[in-house]
Amino acid sequence: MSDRRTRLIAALDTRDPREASRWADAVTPHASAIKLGLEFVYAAGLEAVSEIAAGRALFLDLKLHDIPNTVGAAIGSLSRINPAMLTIHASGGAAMVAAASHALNENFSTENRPVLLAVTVLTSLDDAALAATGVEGGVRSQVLRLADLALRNGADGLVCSAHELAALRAEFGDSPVLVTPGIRPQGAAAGDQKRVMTPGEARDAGADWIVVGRPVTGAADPGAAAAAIARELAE
Ligand SMILES: O=c1ccn([C@@H]2O[C@H](COP(=O)(O)O)[C@@H](O)[C@H]2O)c(=O)[nH]1
Repeated sequence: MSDRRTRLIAALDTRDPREASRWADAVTPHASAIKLGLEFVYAAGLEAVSEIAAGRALFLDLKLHDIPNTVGAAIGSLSRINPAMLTIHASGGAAMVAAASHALNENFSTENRPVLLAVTVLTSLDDAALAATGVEGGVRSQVLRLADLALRNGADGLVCSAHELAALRAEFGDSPVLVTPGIRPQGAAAGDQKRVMTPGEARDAGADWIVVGRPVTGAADPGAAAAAIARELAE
């Protein structure tokens, strides 16, 4: 029996810093981290990220995917932001993951080094959508293949759907940090997410963190929505 505690990351997907700040205040007692990503960074910039993340654990979800030199240099440009977690795409390849890991070691102190998370297969993809990109064999085997590549090359953890958690824990054990988006409380609309589970199911399958966006930010009371998810995780 693991003593893992599954925690909530609230995805604050908006272009508006005031809205992000309001949401951050509402969810902060219940979410252990906030996630800011491409939508916010492109609209509001990295300075706004710093302001909203001040005093909070930040999951900076940039999903970097480029040649190793460019990814390493981009990470060098992030040292002033000080995120707790940072994402790259595992499909960028072994050398790109290694360059990202090296850049984190070079640009952050040991205490402040962000956890490097490699995105395996986006939770918006199912077997058919993945096959249409030329990857045969199904989502699960691609997640395991990319997980192996990423963990061997310096990633500290993975972004995957909750459906792959049991297979990843069986293959790689307890130490990789496993982060699962595609989480929907019972009855919530899946939207564009294809591989979904409830917060409690993801907890039972072995998630360290769950990421929840629209079911929280689209609720009439985002604070209450986050509190309900935190309660479900604590059951
Ligand atoms: O495979 C992935 C990787 C990242 N995400 C991000 O998580 C949130 C999910 O938001 P919801 O509104 O709860 O669907 C979003 O910011 C994505 O960019 C993901 O969904 N899947």
